[in-house]
Amino acid sequence: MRVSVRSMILKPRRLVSSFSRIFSTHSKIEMSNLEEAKKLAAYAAIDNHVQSGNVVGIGSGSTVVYAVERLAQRVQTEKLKISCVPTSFQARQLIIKHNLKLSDLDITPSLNVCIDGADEVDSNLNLIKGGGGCLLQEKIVASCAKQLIIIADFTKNSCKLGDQYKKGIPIEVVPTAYVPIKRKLESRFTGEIDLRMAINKAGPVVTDNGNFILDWKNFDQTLNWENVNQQLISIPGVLCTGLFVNMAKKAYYGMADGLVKVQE
Ligand SMILES: O=C[C@H](O)[C@H](O)[C@H](O)COP(=O)(O)O
Repeated sequence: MRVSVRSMILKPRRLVSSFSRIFSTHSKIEMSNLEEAKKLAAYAAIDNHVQSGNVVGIGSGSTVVYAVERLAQRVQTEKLKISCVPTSFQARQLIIKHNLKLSDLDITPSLNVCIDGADEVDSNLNLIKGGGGCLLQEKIVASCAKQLIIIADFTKNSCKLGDQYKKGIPIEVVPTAYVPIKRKLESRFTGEIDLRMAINKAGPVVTDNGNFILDWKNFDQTLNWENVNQQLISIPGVLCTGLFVNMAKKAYYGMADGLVKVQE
């Protein structure tokens, strides 16, 4: 288990100057604090961890949008040669939209780095992921990368999992097994287990892989997440959990004051 946490604050010079240019010429454009924070983190991580020749895993979610935007800028301006492996339908669409080279794990099974968001990060760099339903492919792609680098706004930086993120730990399950899995989880752990329901569609959320998601809410925050993850994935029908334990190398947080904090 990771015992030391080192934080540092980066002042991304290139970013500060490009932001001040944006705001001086478009002073009426207001980017929300959170969106600005996501962008800062994403740009800094791409600048620090991607170089020409790399195979890059592209995570999912709203923060990754900025990472792909920055990658596309660097491909244009620096003529970077990179291949991108998506972790979801959304990531694949982003790669295509920005004319980046699309790859997959058949073609490039070994990645230099995977850049991804998170719903919450604790002081040991354990993560909750899957708030957007993309956990399984994210975990597979991250496991093939030398480094998993997390990008997030400042609200994701917690001491313990569950401090701030209240939507629960996602668990991707085979649809036919969701009732027995829910019952097993309720008998073994405290908290509630909810089948994630879709919005604008009757019935449950169906993942990119055709599965259901159970969200485990109000869990005991003092649990050993490595053990819990092992227990969960040993239940037949559980395909993946949104607990990413001992996987992330660093987390970049865009802060409200325009700086970037790095946790490692
Ligand atoms: O299922 C979604 C993924 O795990 C995302 O990476 C995670 O939910 C964070 O997304 P966002 O960057 O939108 O906060």
